[in-house]
Amino acid sequence: MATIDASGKAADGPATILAIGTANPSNVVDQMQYPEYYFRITNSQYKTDLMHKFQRVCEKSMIGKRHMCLTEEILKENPELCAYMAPSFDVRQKIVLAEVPRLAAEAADKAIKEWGQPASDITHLVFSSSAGVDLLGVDCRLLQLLGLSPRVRRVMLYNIGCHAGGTALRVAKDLAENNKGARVMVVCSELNVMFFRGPDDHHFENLIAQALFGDGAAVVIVGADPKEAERPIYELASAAQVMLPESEEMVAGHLREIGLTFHLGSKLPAVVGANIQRCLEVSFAPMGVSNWNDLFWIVHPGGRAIVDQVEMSAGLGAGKLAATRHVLREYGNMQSASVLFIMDEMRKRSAAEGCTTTGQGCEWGVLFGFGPGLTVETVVLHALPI
Ligand SMILES: CC(C)(COP(=O)(O)OP(=O)(O)OC[C@H]1O[C@@H](n2cnc3c(N)ncnc32)[C@H](O)[C@@H]1OP(=O)(O)O)[C@@H](O)C(=O)NCCC(=O)NCCSC(=O)/C=C/c1ccc(O)cc1
Repeated sequence: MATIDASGKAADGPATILAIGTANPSNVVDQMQYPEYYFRITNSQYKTDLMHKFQRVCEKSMIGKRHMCLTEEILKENPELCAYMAPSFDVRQKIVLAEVPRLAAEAADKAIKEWGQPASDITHLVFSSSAGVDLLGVDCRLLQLLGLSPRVRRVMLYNIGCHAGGTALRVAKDLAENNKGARVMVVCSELNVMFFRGPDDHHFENLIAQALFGDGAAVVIVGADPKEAERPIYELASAAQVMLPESEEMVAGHLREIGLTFHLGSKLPAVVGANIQRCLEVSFAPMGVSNWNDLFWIVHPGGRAIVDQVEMSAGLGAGKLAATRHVLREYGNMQSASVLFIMDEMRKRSAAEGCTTTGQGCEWGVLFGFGPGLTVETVVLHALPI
């Protein structure tokens, strides 16, 4: 294991992203065929009006496909997952405790390979998942799967919600910058297993969740003062969090013996849009940036309407949110992992398009996470030359 400077010194430079890896379950559902499948597997075909409404939402979601570890076979074997409100915590828990770390390990292997350094140089682990609360937790299980030292310093972020990709980067930045030599593995591994459930006429918000979420894991390695062999992709320039005061309980989740249930306010996209300018002004004043089209953009794709509102409120030109929309279309909303998938897509597009920086030619970029409350994480990224 790499040694953190024993003098307790801070790093000289800012935290950087040194590698990115992603993984998804192999089971894929087509969004246009999903309503028929979902109502069939949950024995709800007779609810034809509700199915048509669900079809309208799926069509408007701008999602093409989603990956889900819950296969038809698993759902048939566990009918309590397909009911609307059946006690089902134990079966959900059994699945996530195996799958959350397994998917994380797949993404971590890719990140370590890209990083090119010995895995034993990882000093810290920041692990985010809305699922997998247990002792020992999925963080310990991941260390075992990767063969990492039990001395790796762990920070577990359980059940934070969709903004947790930004939260994990914020924590990793602090760890990397305040512990000279630290190499922090950031893991976001998310499944829809805790809240998959059948439809109900009176709880349409549940159906919105059933239409949007997909499974995925993303891992980034964060460290300051890169060594010669390391290839930094972005610098983490600043990281801020705000809980919007007028939006308490706009998004809420409750974990019970029936699994996780959601409350989603229908004004959520509008509230996000109304607060974007202020978050940008606060975060970019130190850089002297005030034209939001000069930035590259990574926006948590909570749903198509949220992405539309951000684009409109910030007055963004065509294509600024192309990487965000691409990830929404290919994977749906993968909670905390989404923004890391978009970061990966952004650097790949930048290279493929022959751009001068990892931010599609821009110097500065913004990463927005949105989640329960409404909480907003704003991470300022500094792109690096390609
Ligand atoms: C793609 C949507 C769902 C639909 O597109 P649209 O352009 O708005 O279409 P419509 O306006 O025609 O709406 C379609 C139907 O859905 C209905 N609807 C539309 N939002 C609603 C609504 N929130 N209620 C209840 N009816 C509605 C709407 O009334 C309408 O009904 P109908 O006229 O009968 O077709 C779009 O509204 C959208 O992207 N909405 C934002 C979705 C959203 O809230 N995302 C947040 C994700 S949740 C989240 O972040 C999770 C956090 C979390 C929390 C805790 C944890 O532990 C972990 C995670």
